[in-house]
Amino acid sequence: MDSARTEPTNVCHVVALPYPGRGHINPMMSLCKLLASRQPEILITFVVTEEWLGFIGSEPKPDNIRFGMIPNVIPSELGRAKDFSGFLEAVSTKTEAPFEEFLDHVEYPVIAIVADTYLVWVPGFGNRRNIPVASLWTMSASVFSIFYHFNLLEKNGHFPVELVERGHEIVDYIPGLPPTRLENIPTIFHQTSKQNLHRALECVGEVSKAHYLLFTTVYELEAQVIDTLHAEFPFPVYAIGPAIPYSQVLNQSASAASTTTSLINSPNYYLQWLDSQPADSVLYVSLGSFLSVSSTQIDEIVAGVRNSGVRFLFVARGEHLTDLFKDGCGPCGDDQMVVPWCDQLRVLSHSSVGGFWTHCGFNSTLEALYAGVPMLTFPIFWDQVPNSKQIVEDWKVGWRVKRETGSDNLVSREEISKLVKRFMDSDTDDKKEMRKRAREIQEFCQVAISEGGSSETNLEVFVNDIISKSFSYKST
Ligand SMILES: O=c1ccn([C@@H]2O[C@H](COP(=O)(O)OP(=O)(O)O[C@H]3O[C@H](CO)[C@@H](O)[C@H](O)[C@H]3O)[C@@H](O)[C@H]2O)c(=O)[nH]1
Repeated sequence: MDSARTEPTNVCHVVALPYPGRGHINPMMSLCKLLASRQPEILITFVVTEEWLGFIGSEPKPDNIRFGMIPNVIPSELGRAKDFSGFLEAVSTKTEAPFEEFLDHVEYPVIAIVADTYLVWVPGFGNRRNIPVASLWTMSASVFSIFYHFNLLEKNGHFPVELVERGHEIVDYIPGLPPTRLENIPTIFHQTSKQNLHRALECVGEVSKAHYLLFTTVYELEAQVIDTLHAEFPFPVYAIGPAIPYSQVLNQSASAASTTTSLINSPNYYLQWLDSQPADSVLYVSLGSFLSVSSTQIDEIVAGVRNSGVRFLFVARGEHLTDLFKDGCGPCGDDQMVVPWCDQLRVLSHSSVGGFWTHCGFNSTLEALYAGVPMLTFPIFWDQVPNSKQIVEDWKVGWRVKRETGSDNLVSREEISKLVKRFMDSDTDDKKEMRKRAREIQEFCQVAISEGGSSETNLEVFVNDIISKSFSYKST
């Protein structure tokens, strides 16, 4: 534990336990930073595996957040996509014992555990140890509601179901959820193996043993769903999002990184490259941080984007993608940039970026909404398909790359090239309308995090609640 820090005297010690994956660790850390900045007497111990500590241990964080570590009891992050079920199973069954051991040795009593909902054992553990648990759901509230109301799918004859024949049937009975086609519910409902589905349902079921349910979404994005969940749970349900690192972006100007070093040697060279591009002209392409699409489809995407003639910033991760960009990372001519990884929120917030090709991970979705950037959606699995539906049909800030949701059909380079060109043409009425909607949503995301806004208020109430309960607990 990196405890050589100035620690608050009147310690309200919160332990944060993220699910070990980038799309879960990032929003948990964003939430912790918000909590830590709100109350200096809060001390947060952010517990990760040794491997994850190696990945994130040097990232900047406030003094009242410190890392705690458990051994590498789960398969390595590098290659976890090869056996997703095995990974989920190991996280569910192997992390409790080392965490308990860790907790037995922390120096301050713990007033609350904030844990990812996918850590199935935590609510029961909290009850046994008499520690309140806040369950953090890092996907959309709508996806939570679909899992939570799984019995309604069964009752309406929509589970199990043959998608090819019935994918276009409408699901209009999940409380608060706008009507959605069956093919747009999370992909694990359609998979032949039901192991992951059972695990996910178990995780959502365990939430009833928690004391709070926190969403990384913004209330105004999914108000009806959140209202109905609010009415169904006996404890507080708070949307505190977007749980993304917006304060870091607000606090640093994009090109402040380096103005004197040569472009490629600067850590944020791609931001400087963006500075030299016309407003709204660049398509940012990221195919996701975890699961990838087939090599053949990647070939088509890269060729299609290149042939479109549109300026782009491409995140090339994974062997196949890296091979396709033979010249390696860096600028390719004046109007193309390839990077191995980037500060995504800062990229999306840059005025030169006018579109985002996304796999629809929920953090990426929130980041694009916050930055007001229209999206081309290319979902791969789990919640990404319903996220794409929300982006395109409910919020109207994006277009689908595949016309057939969830189909395995290859999208050709010709189709992609045409689509990308049309999508990045800011003169069309469609694009103007989408930009307008994107700006409206951007505005209400910003209102939500401003003083008196929904997320800001929810955070305040949540923090005060856990602190006041800890005092009443200490005094009894
Ligand atoms: O070059 C990059 C690429 C990504 N990111 C960040 O990595 C995170 C990726 O998160 P997300 O967009 O949610 O994608 P995944 O990592 O694929 O997220 C997993 O977790 C999400 C939240 O539970 C789910 O919505 C997804 O389906 C699941 O795959 C985001 O914060 C990005 O800003 C970067 O900072 N730089």
